[in-house]
Amino acid sequence: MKRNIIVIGGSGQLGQCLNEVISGREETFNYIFLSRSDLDFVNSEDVKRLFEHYKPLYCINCAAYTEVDRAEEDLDRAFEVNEFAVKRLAENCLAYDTTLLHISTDFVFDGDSGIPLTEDKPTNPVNAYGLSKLNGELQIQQVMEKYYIIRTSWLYSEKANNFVKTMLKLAQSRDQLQVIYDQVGTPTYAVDLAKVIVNIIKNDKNAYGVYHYSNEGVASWYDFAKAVFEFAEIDMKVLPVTSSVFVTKAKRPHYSVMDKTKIKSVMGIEIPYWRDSLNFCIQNL
Ligand SMILES: NC(=O)C1=CN([C@@H]2O[C@H](COP(=O)(O)OP(=O)(O)OC[C@H]3O[C@@H](n4cnc5c(N)ncnc54)[C@H](OP(=O)(O)O)[C@@H]3O)[C@@H](O)[C@H]2O)C=CC1
Ligand SMILES: Cc1cn([C@H]2C[C@H](O)[C@@H](COP(=O)(O)OP(=O)(O)O[C@H]3O[C@@H](C)C(=O)[C@@H](O)[C@H]3O)O2)c(=O)[nH]c1=O
Repeated sequence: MKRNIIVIGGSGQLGQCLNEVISGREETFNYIFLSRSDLDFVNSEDVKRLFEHYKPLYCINCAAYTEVDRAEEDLDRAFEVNEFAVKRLAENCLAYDTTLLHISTDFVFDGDSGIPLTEDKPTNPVNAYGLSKLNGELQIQQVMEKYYIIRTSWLYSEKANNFVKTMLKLAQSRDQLQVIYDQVGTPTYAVDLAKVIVNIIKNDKNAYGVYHYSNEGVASWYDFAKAVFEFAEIDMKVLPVTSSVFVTKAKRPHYSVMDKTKIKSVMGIEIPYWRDSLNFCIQNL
């Protein structure tokens, strides 16, 4: 009998991409995608029941509180979802001998480094979302050993809401946009990440721990926006501005480029260049 894999946050951006990547191609495992209406994973009794029912071999957690600015004022909810619900999820994983594959973020770093960040670099979040996600990581590490925590950055795809979709939407009503150029990182196509998740599970090497994954290369949000309009063939004036001009409620790291040497060597993967994946995504929209 096929063993179960439960995916929490199955109707979010990454959850939908994962669903598409495995759909019709998965022969080894029985994937169960759970949207928030199937499971509010803050509800500990429901989570317990779910584990008892499916006895999953893996739990992939794509659910999170991801509204970075709103989290600054909605602290209780952000920490409930990103820290405490994650702790209880880890406890259930431990109880059922389930491997947890959890997604975290480049926003656990403060952005003061100028060189790509390895997994062992000290964390120091500059906003509430980043702190809640870091606390989630720490809770997992305190509770269990069979976990993969994948930190990723600047996710976009054809699905749900993301920066690419925001830019294309704004282009319908504006003829110029201001976009920040003093925050540098790497855009990541959520479909590329979803493929890596499937790969890690399929070829599980029991090499548990924290991994960094983004697409290859480096960009500012300004570069990212320019590339969106280039590939979408939209004539848009994009003005480069600093974070002090385009002010947001939450502070964001200035530099969050991640070093992917570990995931490439341990998992034996090649990573697409961010512009190639972005072009593919935009032609696919
Ligand atoms: N988006 C990005 O740029 C980045 C994301 N990440 C991380 O990647 C992961 C996936 O992000 P992404 O798919 O983009 O995010 P989305 O916001 O698209 O998806 C998150 C999903 O979590 C669900 N969710 C929130 N709270 C609960 C809850 N209590 N119970 C059940 N489901 C819940 C949401 O449901 P609903 O839709 O109903 O709110 C949503 O479907 C997250 O861990 C995020 O922190 C890391 C780096 C960058
Ligand atoms: C809409 C807009 C945003 N920006 C800036 C604000 C911000 O610094 C940056 C990105 O804005 P967004 O709000 O779209 O993205 P943001 O929510 O900051 O994205 C982050 O989400 C969380 C979940 C993560 O984990 C991070 O890796 C990262 O992807 O672009 C502009 O400069 N001009 C604009 O017109």
